[in-house]
Formats: sequence, structure tokens, C-alpha cells
Amino acid sequence: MATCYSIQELMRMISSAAGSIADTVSDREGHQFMDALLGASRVYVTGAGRSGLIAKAFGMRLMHLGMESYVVGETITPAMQKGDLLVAFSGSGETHSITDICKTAKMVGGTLALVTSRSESSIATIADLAVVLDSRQYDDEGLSSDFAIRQITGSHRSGADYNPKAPIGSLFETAAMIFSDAVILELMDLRHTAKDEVEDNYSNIQ
Ligand SMILES: O=C([C@H](O)CO)[C@H](O)[C@H](O)COP(=O)(O)O
Repeated sequence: MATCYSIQELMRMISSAAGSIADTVSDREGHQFMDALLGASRVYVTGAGRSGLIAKAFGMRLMHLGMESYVVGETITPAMQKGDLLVAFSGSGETHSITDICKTAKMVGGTLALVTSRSESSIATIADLAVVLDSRQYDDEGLSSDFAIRQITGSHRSGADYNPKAPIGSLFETAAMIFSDAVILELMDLRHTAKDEVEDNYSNIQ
């Protein structure tokens, strides 16, 4: 694929675009998400494909912080109960398998938090709270739109010579990873977690 951008420029574009998605997260959504995590007995995470990988990475960090966290679908994941929280990562909010898991979580009395790129979707409709990382301006046409290029590079180069580099949800997934890490930092702060405690929980058998 021909492109007039170097790998370094592309990296900066992607990080800058993902960073700008932070501006789309409302304070209310951020606070609700933190409150749900801090108030939960146990935290379950779920997501499909790349969103699922972000969910797992988030669940792992919660475990490092000493919180009881589980990945839905893993062999030793226990039954979910009232008082537990399910965090679903789904850019579209429409992935069938994840929608079913979310419905089950609600049915058993759990709380459902959604991390998504769309405020309206099947999962958003049943979620108790949602954090919207609005990456849609990049997702539909990758980074090829003039708008996206101006946002990212500050230039007025036409999109005509540019191949999309963050298509099909990639920026949502990158932004979701950054959001998750920000949440972990805030949790460490609020729970007065020392770096040593986190390191004690790192796996020594993997
Ligand atoms: O793997 C995914 C990626 O977009 C493929 O490029 C998605 O994360 C997966 O398909 C799940 O979709 P969403 O539920 O819409 O996040």
C-alpha cells in the first residue's frame, strides 16, 4: 500500500487521534464508571475480537491492583451475582455474543457498564452506564477523511493520497486501551495502591 507518510508519522497520527478521543468522554461518564468499579463486589470483563483483548488487559490490571476480577468465558470464572459488575467493551455495541452476555448479566442482577464508541446501540439500551469513546469520525473511513487529517496533522493535505491506517474499529480499541490504563491509574490513586503491591500480584507462572 503506497503512502506518503513514514512509520513514525503514522504512529504519531494514530496516537494523536486516539488521544483526541479523550475529549469525547464526559466527566459524568468517567465518574459513574469509577463509582461502579469501586462499589462492585467483583468485576467481570468481556468483549469480542480486539475489544476482547482490551477487556482482558483491563481485567488483568484490576487483578494486579488486588481487585477480584474475572474474564467471562474462562474455565474457572465463577457465577455472576447481584452486586457484581460486568464491564463490556464493544465499539459497535451490537456484537451478538457480547449482547447475549450483557443480557445474562442483567438477568442475574449484575450491573452493566459499557465502553463503546456509540451512545445508541443494543447494549447501550440495557447498560446501567456507558462510557462513549467517540471514534466514529475515524472508524468509518479510517484516517482518510480531510477532517481526520486536519485533526491529526494540523495540515490541509487532501485525503486523496492517503490510505486509511486505522480502519474497522482500530481507533476505538486503541482509545479503549488508553481509557483502561487511565482508569487503573485513578484506581491506584483512590485506593492508595503502592507499586510494590501491584508487582506482588504479577504472574510468576506464565
Ligand atoms: O476485532 C474487532 C476488530 O474491530 C476487527 O478489526 C472487534 O473488536 C470485534 O469485531 C468486536 O466488535 P465490537 O463489539 O464492535 O467492538
